[in-house]
Amino acid sequence: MIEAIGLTKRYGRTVAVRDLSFTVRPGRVTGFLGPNGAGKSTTMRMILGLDRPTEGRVLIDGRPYHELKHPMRTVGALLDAKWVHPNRSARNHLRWLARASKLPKSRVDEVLAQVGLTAVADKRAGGFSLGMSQRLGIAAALLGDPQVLLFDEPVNGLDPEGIRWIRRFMQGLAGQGRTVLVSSHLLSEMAQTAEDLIVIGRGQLISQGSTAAFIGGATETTVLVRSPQAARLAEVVTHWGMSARITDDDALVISGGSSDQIGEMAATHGVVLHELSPQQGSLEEAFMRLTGHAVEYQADEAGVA
Ligand SMILES: Nc1ncnc2c1ncn2[C@@H]1O[C@H](COP(=O)(O)OP(=O)(O)OP(=O)(O)O)[C@@H](O)[C@H]1O
Repeated sequence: MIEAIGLTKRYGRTVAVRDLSFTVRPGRVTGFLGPNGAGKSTTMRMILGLDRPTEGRVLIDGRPYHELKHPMRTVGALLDAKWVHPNRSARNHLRWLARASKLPKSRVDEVLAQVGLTAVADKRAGGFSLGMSQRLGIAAALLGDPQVLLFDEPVNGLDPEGIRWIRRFMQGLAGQGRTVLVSSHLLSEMAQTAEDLIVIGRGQLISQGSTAAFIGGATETTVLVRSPQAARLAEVVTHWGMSARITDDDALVISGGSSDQIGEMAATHGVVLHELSPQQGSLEEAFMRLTGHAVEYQADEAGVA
């Protein structure tokens, strides 16, 4: 579990993170979202003790990072996949990390197998593709078999296959009961990967909770209907207080009612339906709506920092 309590970080006059409080629960992937410059990396660095909060604190399993007895066994992180000596092999890179943290050498081959790098373990890490470098970074994060894992933009620049692999891998780690916090600005990817979201804007919390609630709360759920009697159905649902927009000859988008209600009204009025499907808003829509507001709100406060 990760708990941030009133976390604030100032760099001179810039407030990178402002009074941020959130909880990251075990057993699920939590997405950490925010526009560029929102303070995601700064927050992750504070969780890992790489940056000191100006105010507030952040705890991993109840303790600040610098008070952890076995940091590598408690928390693992992928911050920068290219952070590796280019001439060192993947295996030697991990051995070096294991030695520095007094972890058993046997973990090296275990984590190499876990991320699927066994076959290239003795190749120069400098020659690795981005996808392989990400896997090596993840292997390094897993060396101490920690319960808490942080990934900063792990899928940036990866091809669809690499993205899918990372998504499944993170979900697998969460399925083992670990706490997984992952930042990304690939929203459709996050919508598929993360069960929970923490959304920040200009260093402040905008939303925290389940991905479904975030999308549901910030976007409108509509129902797409196709019918050869679209105009007639539009009249019926409008009469009952819903709103209908005809988008095509035979298609309409209805808001203010559920698909059950619309289907029953169609049956009552003898309207033939060819399609009746609820349309959920996207994470993109929800994110733009909520972070757009945050940017405006913050602009009013410019200078307070
Ligand atoms: N070492 C630093 N010195 C001064 N300002 C900094 C420093 N690190 C970050 N900042 C500022 O703090 C704010 C938050 O930056 P941060 O990198 O944490 O955001 P981010 O959400 O990770 O952004 P991105 O998605 O672009 O990586 C930005 O305005 C940035 O310029």
